[in-house]
Amino acid sequence: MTKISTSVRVRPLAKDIDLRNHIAKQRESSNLPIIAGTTNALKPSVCVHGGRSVSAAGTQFNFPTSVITGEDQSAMFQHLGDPVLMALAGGRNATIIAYGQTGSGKTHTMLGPRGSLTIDAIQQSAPNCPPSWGIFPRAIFQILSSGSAPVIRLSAVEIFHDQAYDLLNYRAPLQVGSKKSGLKFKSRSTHLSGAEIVNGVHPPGCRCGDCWKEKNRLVAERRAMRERGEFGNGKASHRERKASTSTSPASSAPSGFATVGESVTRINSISDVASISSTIEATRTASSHALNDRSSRSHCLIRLEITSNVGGAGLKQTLLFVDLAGSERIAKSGATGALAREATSINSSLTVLGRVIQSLGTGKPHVPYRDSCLTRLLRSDLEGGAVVSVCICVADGEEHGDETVCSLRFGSRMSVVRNDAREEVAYYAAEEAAYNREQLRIAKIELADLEAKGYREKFGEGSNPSEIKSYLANKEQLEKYERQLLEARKALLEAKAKARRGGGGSVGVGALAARVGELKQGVDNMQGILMRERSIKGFVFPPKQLWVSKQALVRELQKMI
Ligand SMILES: Nc1ncnc2c1ncn2[C@@H]1O[C@H](COP(=O)(O)OP(=O)(O)OP(=O)(O)O)[C@@H](O)[C@H]1O
Repeated sequence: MTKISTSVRVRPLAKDIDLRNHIAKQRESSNLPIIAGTTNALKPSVCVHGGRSVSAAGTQFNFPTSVITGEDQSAMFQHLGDPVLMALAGGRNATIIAYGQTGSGKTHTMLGPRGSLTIDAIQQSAPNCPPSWGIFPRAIFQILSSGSAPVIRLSAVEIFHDQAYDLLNYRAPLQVGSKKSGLKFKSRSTHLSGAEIVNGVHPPGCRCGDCWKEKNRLVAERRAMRERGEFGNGKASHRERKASTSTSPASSAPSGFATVGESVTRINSISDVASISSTIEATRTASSHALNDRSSRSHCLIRLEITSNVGGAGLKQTLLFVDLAGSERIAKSGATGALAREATSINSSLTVLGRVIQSLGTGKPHVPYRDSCLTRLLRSDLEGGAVVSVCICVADGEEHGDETVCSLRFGSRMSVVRNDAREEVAYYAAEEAAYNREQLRIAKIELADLEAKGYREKFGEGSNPSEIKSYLANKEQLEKYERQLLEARKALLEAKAKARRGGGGSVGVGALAARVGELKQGVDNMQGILMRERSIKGFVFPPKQLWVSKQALVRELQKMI
């Protein structure tokens, strides 16, 4: 059994001082109160001994892996990223998690400094990886430069107030359901009546004579294909044989939960990484407070699905990057109102994560995965679905002593958790495609069935047709504004990065910032109008949750085929 690998990264004190001065200036210019204690002269408090142990506020912690200090992103990647890539090469999935208090450098470690993930940065450093890039873009850079040419598909999800949102689809809310690979052909206990047959297509689990014949035909066809060796060269290895005989191509995956219906995009080149990263940066919820001028208010999960060719069969692995939102003392961050509520939500989901780790570490029979959306989504990885590596980010400085000790304690607890990551099994593309097609056929029937039962969004019987038309036009307009806002935010990030390097004027940045402001206003107005329209009694009825998740499943399966 292997243990979760835990490393520590210490943010240099000088960076804290720079950041404090920058925030103090920003708050002063916008007439915001400066939080007491945050502008005090800072003294170092973290002491690293021999790259393996660290002491903070008089307490010493030992870590079997490494303790890294400084700004060097490539040195940090050697400690954190290389083992993860080795796990992938060994046929396993891998997960890397950044944990720490607000402003301690989680996003910096995982992605890179704000505005650094740009096409401009790639051009400046070609053919090497941009020096400021963090683990996520560096890992893709290494995979793409390795010459193995795998197919990489990426999705990005944020968890905000315990609800999952799609970062690649304008923060569309997502359902969290049981893992896709766990989907099986369900057989219902009751005989389904002919009344449920939609457009001549039988519902899933139907036990009529025709359906039995069809099922038997499919099984016989599959067996014949296997005997003819059409699933490979006929000399499949044990691993491959195991895969080819399973009902679901990924049925060996551990149990757990996953988001349903998130957008998945293909990564073909390193410029795609820059483009996707700026989308994530522009879409992810962030705010300014006394400890960080751009503090992430959500947990961000970026999942790569890497498909490579192994002796004629496909091997599908996942590489998950988790940039957690930072734990926060409200008195120190100066958060009030919505910001304080966000901090409470972040802290409570981190507490659940702490409880899960505590239970896993002490071998308790019950692990409270279900208590938060974050732990539900991390369950299969923590249970041995992936090699897990954790980076505990701490900020040097006497003032952060208590939070640093808390983070290091969490790291120590994490480092005793054992998880023996399974090896992924290869599958045959043809078999997976057939399985997905079948799943799509079933999901479409179920969706049609739900629509027939009136589960999708519908208008009241007495609703005025012109009001309906205007409502639908407003919905379309909102989607348009959201698309434009995202593009404008991405352009603004690029322009700011260019201006910092002296490659462009602040006029362009100013114009883009104004455009972002206008579009944000447009989105807010449109959301307000739609909310008012929806509040008119009997005008429009929202879709039922069941329909929303089924529709998301259909979309997802369509993308997989
Ligand atoms: N090791 C480091 N070297 C240089 N600068 C750093 C380092 N770590 C963090 N920083 C800088 O400190 C600031 C805060 O970092 P970052 O936003 O990554 O923190 P965070 O932990 O993600 O915060 P939050 O939880 O509030 O989102 C950024 O300006 C970042 O560039």
